[in-house]
Amino acid sequence: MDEGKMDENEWGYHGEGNKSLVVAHAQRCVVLRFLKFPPSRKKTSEEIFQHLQNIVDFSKNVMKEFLGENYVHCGEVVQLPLDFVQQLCLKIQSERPESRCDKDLDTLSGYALCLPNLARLQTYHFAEHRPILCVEIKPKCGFIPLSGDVTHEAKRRVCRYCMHQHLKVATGKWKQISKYCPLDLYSGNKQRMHFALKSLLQEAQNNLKIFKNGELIYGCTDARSPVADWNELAHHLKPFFFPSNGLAGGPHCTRAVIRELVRVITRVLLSGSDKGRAGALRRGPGPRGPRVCEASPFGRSLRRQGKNSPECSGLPKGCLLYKTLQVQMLDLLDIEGLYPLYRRVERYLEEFPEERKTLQIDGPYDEAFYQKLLDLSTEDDGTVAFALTKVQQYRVAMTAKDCSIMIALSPCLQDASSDQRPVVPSSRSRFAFSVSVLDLDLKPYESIPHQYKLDGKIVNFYSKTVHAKDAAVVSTRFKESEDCTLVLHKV
Ligand SMILES: O=P(O)(O)O[C@@H]1[C@@H](OP(=O)(O)O)[C@H](OP(=O)(O)O)[C@H](O)[C@H](OP(=O)(O)O)[C@H]1OP(=O)(O)O
Ligand SMILES: Nc1ncnc2c1ncn2[C@@H]1O[C@H](COP(=O)(O)OP(=O)(O)OP(=O)(O)O)[C@@H](O)[C@H]1O
Repeated sequence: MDEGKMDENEWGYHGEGNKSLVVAHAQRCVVLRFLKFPPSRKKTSEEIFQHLQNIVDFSKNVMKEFLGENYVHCGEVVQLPLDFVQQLCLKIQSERPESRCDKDLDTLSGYALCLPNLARLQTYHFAEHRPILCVEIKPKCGFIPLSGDVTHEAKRRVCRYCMHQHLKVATGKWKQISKYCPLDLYSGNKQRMHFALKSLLQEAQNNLKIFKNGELIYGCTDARSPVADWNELAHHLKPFFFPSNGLAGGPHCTRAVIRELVRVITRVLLSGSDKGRAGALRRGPGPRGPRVCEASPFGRSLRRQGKNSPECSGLPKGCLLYKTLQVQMLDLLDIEGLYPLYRRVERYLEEFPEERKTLQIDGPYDEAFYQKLLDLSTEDDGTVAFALTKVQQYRVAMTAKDCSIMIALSPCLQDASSDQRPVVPSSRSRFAFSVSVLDLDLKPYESIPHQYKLDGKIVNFYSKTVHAKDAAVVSTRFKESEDCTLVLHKV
């Protein structure tokens, strides 16, 4: 990219989250990722450069190590002309969802991250004229904590995502509770994964987006977004899954297309080679938390069938979901066990503020930082060193709980080789695919007190509004027959 000759007309709004905004180049497979801040919070250019460089270093030295280099794209920090950034900011403003406009794009530093556009296949030698379908999933936390420090009984049976749903709906963030449960997606059991993906398709919230040729065709930005339309989605997807087939429209066609999509995504999620060092985080055969969340309709359906522990296929060790889960499980103590350790570090820093640098609280995120993360002991010897290791592991785990997985699919011609890319078959076509992770920004040390408070709020709200009620009341969330149809429907 020639940073000297930048034209805002070549870039378009692509998407944004809580902390960054992404624009995509119209022709080339690159995006620019800018930081966003509340209007009152001004940072210096040097701070912004350092923040972005930390993101690159953390991806390179930590997440690439854990997840494997094929999945992680670190990008690079670029310096752009200020007039380009300001014009670009004006150009895209009208496309931003209202709910995200509480923060402004940083137009003052001129720094941004340049990354491959993962909504198009991420390597440049891949022919760009081929149609591309891309599914982005933000799977969230895939396990129930086992830590002895957990005091809220509900946390031992219901996963954080399912509990949080109730608070989100009550506060108006989303309109209705989703049937998606991360434990179903992370189960490795195809039937449960199909259920999880269908549930995401029914209620995408911010956990699912679908792009066609780089354009968002499915997903919602906030509670005001229009209701998801499966017929429209199927219309977009039909040429991918039934290329030369006269499959007529209508509900049968919609179901067939959605079924193919769910099957293909499941296969891709279960694929993968065993590169990356997430294996270094394996905790041996000791006890582990429940494998099914009580709030998941799938789990409830199993219980009704008298199957308390599901047939567990488990995730293959090489796949990205497995590796992501291993990193998430660096949160060994749960926020309830971690918070007192955070306080220990805080007390030490209050006494020795100059030590903040030595403790690598704000970086550098280098090889030494990575090595310390591999110490999985939970034996507290009362030291600051122990507390610090757990705090840093927690931050990394939280990052993995909030990242997204991008799956790009491009149809292969029946007889053509796939440029050495892995290929996934569907019933009427074959796709070359790539899988990548995005949003691997290390969660800030300062967010720990917020996490502690939020955790209490989520659990208390859940316990008050749902758990306290009788199981029959809980089940009004779902019509039982509908839930069984989803479970038993062969996909
Ligand atoms: O706390 P959670 O689980 O609600 O996660 C937050 C996300 O909300 P979600 O539940 O996925 O809708 C939230 O996503 P949205 O802004 O709601 O799309 C952010 O990803 C937030 O991360 P950060 O503060 O921007 O670094 C996320 O905060 P972290 O907890 O990961 O720091
Ligand atoms: N390299 C990329 N290629 C294609 N699209 C991307 C890329 N990076 C980000 N995006 C898109 O931009 C959106 C916002 O990016 P991202 O999730 O990094 O924002 P964020 O503000 O850091 O998120 P969060 O709300 O979790 O803090 C993503 O959901 C994704 O759709």
